[in-house]
Amino acid sequence: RSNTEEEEPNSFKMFLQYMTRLLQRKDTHGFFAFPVNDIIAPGYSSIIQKPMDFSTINGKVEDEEYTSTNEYKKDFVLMCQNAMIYNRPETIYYKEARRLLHSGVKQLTKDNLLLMKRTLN
Ligand SMILES: COc1ccc(OC)c(-c2cc(C(C)=O)n3cccnc23)c1
Repeated sequence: RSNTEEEEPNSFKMFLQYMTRLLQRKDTHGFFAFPVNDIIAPGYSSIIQKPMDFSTINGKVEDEEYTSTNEYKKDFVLMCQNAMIYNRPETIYYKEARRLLHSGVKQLTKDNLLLMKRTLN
């Protein structure tokens, strides 16, 4: 690592925090901000094996559980895909998930990541 862990957060962590802020801004209704529960979504926990949401992603960034952008990207895609599995296509949740997925994956493409990394360093 270039800087010691104690003094400053490492640049990869800062990069992921920045990416998450950009992605989370797209979730204008906040439908992906916190875990979905069985009260608002009946039967959710028996249909979705691996739930994911932005608060969980932020927690994993904080605890440095992501060692690559690919691992991070997988959780983002999982979060969107869960919503497209549980919710019917005509629902706002499905539509928001599809929109979030398409714009988020574009943002997480290799060249954009490289660009982002360069501008952050
Ligand atoms: C209507 O207000 C809210 C508030 C928070 C939500 O999830 C954190 C949701 C929500 C988010 C979802 C998802 C993401 O599938 N969902 C599915 C069915 C019913 N509600 C939801 C809705």
